[in-house]
Amino acid sequence: MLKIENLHARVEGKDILKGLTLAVNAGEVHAIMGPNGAGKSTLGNVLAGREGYEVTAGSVTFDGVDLLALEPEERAAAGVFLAFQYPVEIPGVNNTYFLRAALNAQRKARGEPELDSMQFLKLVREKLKVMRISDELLHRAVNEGFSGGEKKRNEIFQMAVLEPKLAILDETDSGLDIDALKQVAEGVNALRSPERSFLVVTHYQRLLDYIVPDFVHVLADGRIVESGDKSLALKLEAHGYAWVAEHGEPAGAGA
Ligand SMILES: Nc1ncnc2c1ncn2[C@@H]1O[C@H](COP(=O)(O)OP(=O)(O)OP(=O)(O)O)[C@@H](O)[C@H]1O
Repeated sequence: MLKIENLHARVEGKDILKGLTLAVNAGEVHAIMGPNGAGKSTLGNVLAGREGYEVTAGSVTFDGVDLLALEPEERAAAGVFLAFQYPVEIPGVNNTYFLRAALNAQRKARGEPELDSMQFLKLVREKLKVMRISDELLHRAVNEGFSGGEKKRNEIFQMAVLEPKLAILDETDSGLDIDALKQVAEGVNALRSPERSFLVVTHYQRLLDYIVPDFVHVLADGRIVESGDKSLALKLEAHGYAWVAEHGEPAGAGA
């Protein structure tokens, strides 16, 4: 589904991704771990097409299409979703209105009929049950005044409504209390399917007890330097990233 080859990317004139190679098949969950500043968020931003990130070499194909040639909204319509590390507040824009506009823009781009208010409300009610999010949040402006945890849950709720093919979760677990972490993990697990893939960026092995990944990768200095199964996360927790440099196998490739 997603094939990243020798990706190099630069932000503000600084090389951040330096030859990243990773393959994600449909239905797989890949966890990305790694030291601060390694380029994990940059990878998510490059895949989503965020402004200011310049790809200087390499390729990314998504379902056989050159993802890097698409505009951000075309990537979203193709099924790429990025849950931000720091979700943005959009004052004055109602959360439900925003979500409906986003979903309908994507449906229109895919040639699917748009949902009217009743159809959308039905969908939202279904998703609210799965995600166990308070409907009070829906009536407020997007993320405005939301607590850190509420913002993260709202990101996952957006994902549930938009039903992407590839969901990139950038430290969605940070700032969540124990119960919210479990709820977010349950929400993600409810969305796992043979057609949907996840890239889960996290610093904490704990999250991976709940969202059990098929693969764990270590991203360091702009590349994947080690790949393994979920036991790799336990080794990292026990020994830290220095252990990878000393004992890890140079991986280069992903799955
Ligand atoms: N907009 C920007 N302007 C300047 N430098 C940037 C920008 N975005 C990212 N960087 C730099 O790129 C490097 C990689 O950042 P990135 O956020 O991708 O790391 P990360 O692996 O997600 O780190 P963390 O675990 O701390 O979230 C850092 O040195 C960061 O300062």
